[in-house]
Amino acid sequence: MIIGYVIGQATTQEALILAERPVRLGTYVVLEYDNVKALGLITNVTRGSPMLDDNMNDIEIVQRLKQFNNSIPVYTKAKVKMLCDMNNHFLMPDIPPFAGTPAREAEDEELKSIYSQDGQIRIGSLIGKNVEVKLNINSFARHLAILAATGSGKSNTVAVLSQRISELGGSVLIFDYHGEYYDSDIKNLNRIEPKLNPLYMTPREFSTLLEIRENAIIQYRILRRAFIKVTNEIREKLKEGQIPFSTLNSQFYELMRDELETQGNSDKKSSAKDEVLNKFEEFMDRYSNVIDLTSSDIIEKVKRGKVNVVSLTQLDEDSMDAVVSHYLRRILDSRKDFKRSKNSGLKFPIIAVIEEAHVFLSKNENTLTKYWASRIAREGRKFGVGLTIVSQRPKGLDENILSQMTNKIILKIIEPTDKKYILESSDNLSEDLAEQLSSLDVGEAIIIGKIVKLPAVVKIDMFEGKLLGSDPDMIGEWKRAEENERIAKGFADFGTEIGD
Ligand SMILES: Nc1ncnc2c1ncn2[C@@H]1O[C@H](COP(=O)(O)OP(=O)(O)OP(=O)(O)O)[C@@H](O)[C@H]1O
Repeated sequence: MIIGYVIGQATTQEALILAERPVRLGTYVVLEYDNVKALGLITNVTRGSPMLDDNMNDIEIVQRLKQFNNSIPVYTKAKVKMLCDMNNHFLMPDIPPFAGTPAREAEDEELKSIYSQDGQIRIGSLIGKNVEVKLNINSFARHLAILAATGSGKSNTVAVLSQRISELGGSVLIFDYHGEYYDSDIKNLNRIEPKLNPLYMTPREFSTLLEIRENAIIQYRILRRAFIKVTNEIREKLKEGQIPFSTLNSQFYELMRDELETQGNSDKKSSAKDEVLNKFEEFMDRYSNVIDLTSSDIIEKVKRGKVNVVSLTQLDEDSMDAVVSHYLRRILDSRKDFKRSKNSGLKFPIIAVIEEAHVFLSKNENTLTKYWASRIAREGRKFGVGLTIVSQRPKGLDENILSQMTNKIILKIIEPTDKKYILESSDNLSEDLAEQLSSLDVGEAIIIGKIVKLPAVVKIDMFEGKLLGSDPDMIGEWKRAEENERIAKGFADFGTEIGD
């Protein structure tokens, strides 16, 4: 059905149409001209009247005109972003439409040939259309950023994608900052306790746990020497069967404390030794449940075909950084091992999801996680390690990492500075698409990158299970509390009667 005609000058990137009736932002249109069958997306709509233009400043004229019932001529103009030439392998059109070219709404079948056929993972449907959108799972290895203002649907998107990837036999590892996935009823869930075994850790990871910064050179040297000596000693004793498993953790604690004392004494600055000892003892007091030398290597905990979730809720941000960076390092190293010798290492590709990514991948801080996430962003694709970062503060993200996220699922973004930051870090997000971000509703997203054939404006499916992060049912909880108070009062009155 024709909705309007091209007017003015058009380019191969965009055209302006004068519409016969109001059209909706995000509508897909088809322009056919000179053997081109161009698919376009309406990215901007304006309505006006030649009779009541911006210069009108007499309200009486408007009132008199209004008395003549709709005799005011109005127009609707819509900007169309050209997406592809469906007659030429979905490449961009090489000639622009001419003025007068009719624009019609795209048929569902035409849109299905683009959005529903090649992908493997359903994520939702084109907004206002009965056209499902399927994502190309292989392109997840080119990394993905899920960005949105708070409450716009990031967690729902992660849950829908993770569950459907696992149902295809794929593997996801979510670092769960708020515990919303760990306590959810996502299918194929594999809960992983955030345990760290020093025998599989690097000195740098262990020093991060103790909040010994990179620039605390003397402290780090003391810790590093002690950590290497103690872990090597424990490995030797384990090999000779000299340490019972049950005393491993306590032995580690005592050996470390003694060795830190020794290493510290050999250093001129005894204050550095005291500082390291304090940090070690404080950490072990607070997080002894995280350090566990009986715990297996994390690679053995991550399961294929599962949504593997590491809950970070009981850790502070430094310990979270140590846990996440340790997992990322072990996964990348282990996938490299497997690629080299097929009988060792992690035997399947995996997608690592970092929630609240602006905390771990901040542009203003050099965390260990940022180092390993950058390594995976650069090298991961070759080894089947895809990174997915999730954030409601895009402008807080490291721009190098964000720019390496080839794919983006961008839900509602309100902050202009966030929008600008995303635009600057995406070579496949155009200004006019970015303009639409503030008008998206909850659960609506613009999807760009290799995971879709063309930019898509999608209503993401609702996760059919329960997510902790979903908005609380306040009314329901108030009613339940009132009911419980009534029951409790009933029992109390009953008790009093018996007493009398
Ligand atoms: N695709 C969707 N369709 C309908 N409702 C949705 C959709 N996605 C999310 N919602 C609803 O919006 C609310 C917020 O969703 P969600 O927790 O996923 O957002 P979020 O961006 O992760 O929020 P936060 O930043 O607080 O973690 C929830 O009540 C959820 O049910």
